[in-house]
Amino acid sequence: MLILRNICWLQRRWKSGGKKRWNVLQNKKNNCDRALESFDDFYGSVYGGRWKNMRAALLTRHKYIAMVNNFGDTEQTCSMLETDGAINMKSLINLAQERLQGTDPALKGQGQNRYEIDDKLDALLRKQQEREVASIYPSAGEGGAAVQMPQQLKYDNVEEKEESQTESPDFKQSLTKALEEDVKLDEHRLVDPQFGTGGLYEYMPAHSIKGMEDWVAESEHYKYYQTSADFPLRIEPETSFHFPEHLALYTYEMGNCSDFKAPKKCLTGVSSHFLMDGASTLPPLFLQVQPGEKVLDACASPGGKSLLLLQTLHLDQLVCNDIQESRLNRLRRLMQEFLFDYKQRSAARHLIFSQSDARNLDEYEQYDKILVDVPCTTDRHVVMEQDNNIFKPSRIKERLRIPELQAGILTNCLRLLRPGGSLVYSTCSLSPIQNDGVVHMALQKVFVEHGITATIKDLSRHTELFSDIFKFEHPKGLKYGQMVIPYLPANFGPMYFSKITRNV
Ligand SMILES: C[S@@+](CC[C@H](N)C(=O)[O-])C[C@H]1O[C@@H](n2cnc3c(N)ncnc32)[C@H](O)[C@@H]1O
Repeated sequence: MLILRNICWLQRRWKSGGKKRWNVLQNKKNNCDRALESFDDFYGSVYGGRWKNMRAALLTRHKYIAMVNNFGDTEQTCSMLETDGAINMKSLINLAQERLQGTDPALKGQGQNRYEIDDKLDALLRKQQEREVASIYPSAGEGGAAVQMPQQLKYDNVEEKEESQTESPDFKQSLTKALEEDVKLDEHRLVDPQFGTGGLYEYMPAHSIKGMEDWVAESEHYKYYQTSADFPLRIEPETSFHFPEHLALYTYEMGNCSDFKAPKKCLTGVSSHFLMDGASTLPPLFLQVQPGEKVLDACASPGGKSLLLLQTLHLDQLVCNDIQESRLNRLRRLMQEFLFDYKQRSAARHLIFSQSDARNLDEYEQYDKILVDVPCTTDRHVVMEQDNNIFKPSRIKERLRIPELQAGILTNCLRLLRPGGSLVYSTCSLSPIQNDGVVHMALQKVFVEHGITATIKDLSRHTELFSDIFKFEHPKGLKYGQMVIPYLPANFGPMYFSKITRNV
């Protein structure tokens, strides 16, 4: 605990520099302190003993994945990333698929065991290392055994690589500790009945707490959202999941915190790859966009998820919407940086930019798929960055109204879907209110006000495929979605996502 506390302390001092030290000396609270205090109160009560590991991960630099730009020098970029030891996510998913087939009672005997899969992963990594040695020292030939390998290439397996990370001893200790404690907690997991079975899934709008915001404690505040619910609800397993054929996402294996090289300029003038939090790839991936579909990204800026949708090469039309002009301009710049046919695409209306409040969009029943990546408390940002921090005292009302804004956006997006169409709702918050709570509120509202019913798609069987890459929250703690939780050995997220299909 002491080590973890020291890490948090050092990380935050390092981030916020001299100003923070002065604040600390004066014993003054800054926005990050406020955010942490609020999370300690609220998430401590939701996640119990597991919160301290999530907290440590939130306060530590997060992990990226690299998305290869299909409009650049794709093959060179892939080999550059592989040479550096990164693994194509698709290979990891194929391995997981083989493993799951081996353990699924229905398919027992047809698959392979965990050790065989681990051997395959080792072989995959070794092959990539050999390829790099061969590219640096061509005379060494396949294997290059007699050559002195560069430091970065020495590792033959994950444990050795972890040992040699450049992170501080404190970081390594806390990483090991996180792994050990997580195993213990997984074994003795207690699902809080309040969150596990219903309780906080029932809310009322924030105007009912008007005037009380300043004195109601964070965890107390949310009790005021509770109300009764009555709407037809169907939850059914998602039948299939296909990783898009043309999409190349690269990651380092769990426990490996290596950095990716910065993007390069390709021959076509665009950037070679885009770095993003790996968990952000899941909402657009689970949208499962099909060729010819019309898609809306309702809260699109700065644009990482929109870019991923375009990299699948599946879309007929993508509408990128955001309420803020400056952020929409940022998204335009991103698209110009990555799409060599940006101008033609926009002129042909395959890519459309729209600046609206997503609650007011009125192209009802027009979209096959919608990504609803709403504004939220951005939990990782608010504990690390003072600027643009929603925990600034003057923004308290705005913060407490976030669930209402999210529910308004999601409700309207359900109306924008054609019957039979699907959306993925997502946040980068650990708050059950902003996650399952908002899904519940929106399903109720859209039924009561517009007679629309929907089906929740249970993605848990498919998120299993990603469990070598991400740490997922136990599905029992969630009712309508899945969530990647911050975890030191795989420090992605948080990212909650729920897939909803509008009933015909
Ligand atoms: C979490 S960010 C979206 C991140 C983006 N999907 C990505 O992957 O880069 C939320 C965005 O929603 C926008 N936003 C906030 N309120 C909105 C509203 N009422 N309608 C549409 N966009 C909104 C914000 O300007 C912000 O850019």
